[in-house]
Amino acid sequence: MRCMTESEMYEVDRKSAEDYLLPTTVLMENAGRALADGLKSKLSKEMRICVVTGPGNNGGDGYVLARTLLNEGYAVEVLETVTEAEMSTDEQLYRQIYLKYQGTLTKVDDVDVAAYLVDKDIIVDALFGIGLTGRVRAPFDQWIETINQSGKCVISLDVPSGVSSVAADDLLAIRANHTFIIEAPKPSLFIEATRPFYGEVTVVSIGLPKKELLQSSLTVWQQEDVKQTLQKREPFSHKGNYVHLLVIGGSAFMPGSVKLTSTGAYRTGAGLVTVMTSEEALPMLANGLNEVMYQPLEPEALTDEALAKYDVIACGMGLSETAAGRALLSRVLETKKPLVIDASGLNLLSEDLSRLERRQALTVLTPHPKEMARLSGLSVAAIKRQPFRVVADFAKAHQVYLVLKGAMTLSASPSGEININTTGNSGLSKGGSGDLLTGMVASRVLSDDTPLAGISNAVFLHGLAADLAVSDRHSSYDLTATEVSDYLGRSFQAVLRKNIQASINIK
Ligand SMILES: NC(=O)C1=CN([C@@H]2O[C@H](COP(=O)(O)OP(=O)(O)OC[C@H]3O[C@@H](n4cnc5c(N)ncnc54)[C@H](O)[C@@H]3O)[C@@H](O)[C@H]2O)[C@H](O)CC1
Ligand SMILES: [K+]
Repeated sequence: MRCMTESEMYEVDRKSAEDYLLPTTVLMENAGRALADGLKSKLSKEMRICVVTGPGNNGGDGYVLARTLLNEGYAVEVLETVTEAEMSTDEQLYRQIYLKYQGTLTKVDDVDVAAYLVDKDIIVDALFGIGLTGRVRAPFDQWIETINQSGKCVISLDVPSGVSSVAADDLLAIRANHTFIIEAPKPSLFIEATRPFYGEVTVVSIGLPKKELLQSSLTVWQQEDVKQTLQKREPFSHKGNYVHLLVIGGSAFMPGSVKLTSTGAYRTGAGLVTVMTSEEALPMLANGLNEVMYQPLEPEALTDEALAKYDVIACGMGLSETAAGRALLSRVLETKKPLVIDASGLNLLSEDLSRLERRQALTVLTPHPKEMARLSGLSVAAIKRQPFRVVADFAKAHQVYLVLKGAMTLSASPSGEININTTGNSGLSKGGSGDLLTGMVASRVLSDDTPLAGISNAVFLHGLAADLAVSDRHSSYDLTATEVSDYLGRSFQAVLRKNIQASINIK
């Protein structure tokens, strides 16, 4: 499923009208009716429904929805916040049609809005859609506050009014119980500050041309995408058909990190895993990691000749941030091998990013927001405010694949394409889960349809393993990364055998 920015959505609208000859009023009729159909699952004929309309086409959707429900015998009325003259042209038309159907209209200026809402069961928010710019201005802000304080069930159309295109730290928006989204979710659904306003979500189609929707560079990566892009394992294959991964990292005090990375790699389909680690870490590792081969940690051993047998290097987990670690990372960056860098490797890399420009092979960086802050020079708050832009800009500027880890992990390609992940839970917010993911990413990045698909598959399966663990015998409190790795088998089974996601699974 695609995610679309507000401007991309307006572009599809424009093309639908100009190239496909679809009148905008038809789209609004489709939108209002699709939204009404979706909403009906929440309604009964006994409920009193109030649709609050604003000045734009979101309000127009509200009039179509109100008329559709009225015509089917629901107890619905409209509360309007602007005069007819202040409404968009299409909204005016549907307001008139609503009146022809003998719909009831109340103007905000004629009532005490809080008192008016007291006997309503459902409030439908059609105040603002994707056309809002900046913070909601007076007098609309007071009605948003009144609706939020009403304690009623609030359903938003397209987006909760107030979240669109707004800097997250200055937010006044409808807190919806449920949002019915038109055609494609917008980025605000996946941003920490705006996600809570949406409540539950359902995406409805209004008949926009699919071909145009597919032009968006943002994709919500789902089960069917994993199924379609995952490399097939052939019956006559042998370990040489799958990647040989070299894991470089682990120090005396952090031996477990490379253990998790290696396990993640094997459990995600790697053919062979070799670990290059410090001698002090070796005894702790060899115990219990039967499938892995070992090499001493020596930068001089990293010649192109010696590395020829490896397909991918994963570097940085548990690596000491000392002169030795620094020398090692520099050498690894100079190799011509595809490379996944995580943890301490990212901190050392931040000291001189120009080394990325000199790389001659694919590079994947897997930072969490704090590591991303070091890499980009931005604050964590600035990254969280506009994660899509930060990720796309960095991936393009440095020509890397970038995985910004979080509740909604974003994976970007060097061309700025972004896949959004929606699996996973707070049980992953613990030491070790990143190490596990790095091995998984390294194991898939060269194997699936495209590097971005491989990376996104690893992120999806990692989160799904955590979700399955929590729905089985764990909770997000007790779950450890080792247990997440134990659930990777179930995660693959679920993806390959069952249809686990009919729509989108958004926390
Ligand atoms: N393809 C689609 O997705 C379709 C969506 N539809 C619906 O149309 C809205 C977008 O409509 P638009 O008229 O462009 O914008 P809004 O309804 O959000 O209203 C804009 C309106 O608000 C005023 N305004 C802007 N910023 C502020 C502010 N900070 N404070 C107060 N007022 C503000 C501005 O002047 C405008 O008058 C979309 O979300 C869908 O619901 C179509 O129905 C079908 C196609
Ligand atoms: K709305």
